[in-house]
Amino acid sequence: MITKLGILTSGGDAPGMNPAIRGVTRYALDKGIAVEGILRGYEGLLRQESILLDQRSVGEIIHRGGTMLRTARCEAFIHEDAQRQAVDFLRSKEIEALIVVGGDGSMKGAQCLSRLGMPTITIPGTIDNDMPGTEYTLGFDTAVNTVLQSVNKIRDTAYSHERVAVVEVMGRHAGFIALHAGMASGAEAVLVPEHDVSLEELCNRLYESHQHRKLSSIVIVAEGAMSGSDVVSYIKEHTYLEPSLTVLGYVQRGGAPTALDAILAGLFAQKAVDCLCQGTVNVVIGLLQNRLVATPYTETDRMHFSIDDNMYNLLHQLGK
Ligand SMILES: Nc1ncnc2c1ncn2[C@@H]1O[C@H](COP(=O)(O)OP(=O)(O)O)[C@@H](O)[C@H]1O
Ligand SMILES: O=P(O)(O)OC[C@H]1O[C@](O)(COP(=O)(O)O)[C@@H](O)[C@@H]1O
Ligand SMILES: [Mg+2]
Repeated sequence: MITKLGILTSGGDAPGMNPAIRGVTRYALDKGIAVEGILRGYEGLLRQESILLDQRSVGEIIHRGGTMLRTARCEAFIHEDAQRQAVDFLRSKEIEALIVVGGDGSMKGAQCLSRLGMPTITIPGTIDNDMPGTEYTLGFDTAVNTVLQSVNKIRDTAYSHERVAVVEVMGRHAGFIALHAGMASGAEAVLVPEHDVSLEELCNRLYESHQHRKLSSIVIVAEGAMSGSDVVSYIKEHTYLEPSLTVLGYVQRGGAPTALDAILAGLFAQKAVDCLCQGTVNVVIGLLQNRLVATPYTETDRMHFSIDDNMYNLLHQLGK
């Protein structure tokens, strides 16, 4: 059994990272495994910045968004030289395995370390929900609820002024946030990277609704599909409707994790440490059909999940 593990958070922060750090640390310590927290993701491995964690160092964080270990995007880490340097640092700290909490990019980084002989396990943490090997990533539920609260407020003013409220949300490569927030808020339409965007079709739909006495509408645009301001310009140019624009931005990344994110973070943490103890390494932890699983990195290529097309169609059907 290993005697010391390392943990870091990487990529965009996500609510749920803190409860995951807490879960890994306390569960591992309980099994007699020491825990070193690496600061600022892969950047911290290269800058050799870490702290030894005990039960108390992870107190008062379960309800906080962000990550107490800080996070970073580290371009230099894609080079093998840098990865070798990181492995040397981990070994110098007597760390026998590393738990990475992050998104798809961070998982690729973890995979590189595994190839160089440092066992790793990835816990999915990204608001985008765009990771292979899991139907659910930490932070997604909190982000969707944050967007929902904002859209509900925007709806009040859109209704009062009889406007089309265009709301731009995060998601460079995936439309999960847009679709789920759109479904929950009763949006008229969502524009997502997974589907071709036809602004002409959108305007026809809005125009038709308006003629049927629906005097205000919500359109949610994932940043990866198109910019919200382009959608607003098009509507202004091609219809008599009055569009407004809200770009939600980083508000979506912060805030206390929802119960789902905090609970799942604890369960992902337990699964990760149990896997390490059993020698199951170089895997990503995930939730598949409501079961906790660990999938080898090498098998994740065929395990990419996309947005639910039924939900996409239903949203447009119900939003009329
Ligand atoms: N192909 C790769 N090889 C090695 N490291 C990578 C690779 N892709 C991403 N990373 C590392 O993971 C970090 C986080 O990735 P990024 O895609 O920005 O966020 P996320 O993990 O949240 O999706 C990057 O800044 C980089 O250090
Ligand atoms: O913080 P940055 O570098 O501006 O990145 C913004 C991006 O990060 C995210 O919030 C989260 O993405 P990752 O979890 O993949 O890092 C995206 O939705 C958004 O496009
Ligand atoms: Mg990502």
